[in-house]
Amino acid sequence: MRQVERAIFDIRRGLPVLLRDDSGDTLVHPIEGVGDEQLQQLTRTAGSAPALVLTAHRLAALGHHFDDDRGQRGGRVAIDHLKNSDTLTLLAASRHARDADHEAWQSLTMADEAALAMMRRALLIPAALTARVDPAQHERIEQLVTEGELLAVTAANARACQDSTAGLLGRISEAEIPLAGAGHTRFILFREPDGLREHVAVLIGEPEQWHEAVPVRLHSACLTGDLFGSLRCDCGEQLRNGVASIQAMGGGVLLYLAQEGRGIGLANKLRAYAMQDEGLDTIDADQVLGFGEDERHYTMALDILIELGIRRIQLLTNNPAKLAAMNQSGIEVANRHGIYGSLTDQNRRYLNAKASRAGHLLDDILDEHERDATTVFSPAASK
Ligand SMILES: Nc1nc2c(ncn2[C@@H]2O[C@H](COP(=O)(O)OP(=O)(O)OP(=O)(O)O)[C@@H](O)[C@H]2O)c(=O)[nH]1
Ligand SMILES: [Zn+2]
Repeated sequence: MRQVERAIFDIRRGLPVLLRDDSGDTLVHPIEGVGDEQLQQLTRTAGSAPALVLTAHRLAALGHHFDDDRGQRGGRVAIDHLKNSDTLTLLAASRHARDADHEAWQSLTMADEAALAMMRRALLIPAALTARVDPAQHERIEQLVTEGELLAVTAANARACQDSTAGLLGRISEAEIPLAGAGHTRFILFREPDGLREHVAVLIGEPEQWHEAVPVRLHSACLTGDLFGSLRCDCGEQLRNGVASIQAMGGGVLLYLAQEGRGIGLANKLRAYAMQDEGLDTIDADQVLGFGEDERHYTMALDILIELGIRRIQLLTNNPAKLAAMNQSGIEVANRHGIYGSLTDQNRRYLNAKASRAGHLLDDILDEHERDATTVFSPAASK
């Protein structure tokens, strides 16, 4: 797998990588940052015209709803000579693009699926160019690989780069960090095995004195809200209310998870915000970029709780997906507490979309009259 991790760094730099499987070699290039020069270079090196590979979410946004099993994970379309890099980029991520040529789209190859998995793991727009290597080019390709100019990985390994790494999280370092609102607090940093993401467990209070069902908050990173107090979301207030609430409940754990933008990364979240400013809601904007409504999973949260010896929790969340993830993982959720920020003019539409489209349990702040009350978490009130 180490080669795959190296390849992901190349992809983030806008470089092509080589995927190998039984049917031959394929060159992969991210759509993000591709220019006409790279497009021509890719075609020359592979000795064949590339295909554009998009996710099923993106195909749906383009107007394709396949009624057979094509397009389940995505689709590929051959690139004709009329297409330049600008038209490809528009097709991959513009909200104004439409594509009428239903028949042109074909099922993904193994290398295409691997390419999309790598783009997601690299937190880029999930779209790629893939070009089969013509046998006439093999010698040149082998030379590039040998010289270290091109990284070669197996398509099967690359496709697995997004799979769960259950049990492999490393406990790296820890320190006491007193917080405003929670006197005795310990930060423990965990690192995913590929080194790409780090998560922090914030232990509030004295573990020996915690309630037998430990209060736990799973908080997904939101740079704009957590750090800068963005009014577009409620994350910053939820983070601070989370710490205060856990303290008020006698201590527990806040997991600060590297899942910026519901797992799509900050670059894509900003792209999605720009589209929301043009009228899309939070879920449709992600779909235009090729993502599902929520790209997060919680395996690492489960791993951390197990490492901390926690099996029974009180979960602070409004998100049914987090409850389901904990229940399925064998962590017993004794009860759930709602956790809120303030309803503002700027976040009302976002919170409404979360409630109506993703089933978030926000009735307490979004009642039918959408009252403007500031609702702050109170353990007693939410039982
Ligand atoms: N893609 C995308 N992500 C967003 C947007 N607004 C906020 N986020 C992200 O959504 C996530 C919010 O996560 P959480 O605080 O765990 O909240 P939640 O999923 O609503 O669940 P609870 O707060 O537990 O009820 C963070 O990763 C934010 O960066 C948006 O408009 N688009
Ligand atoms: Zn936020």
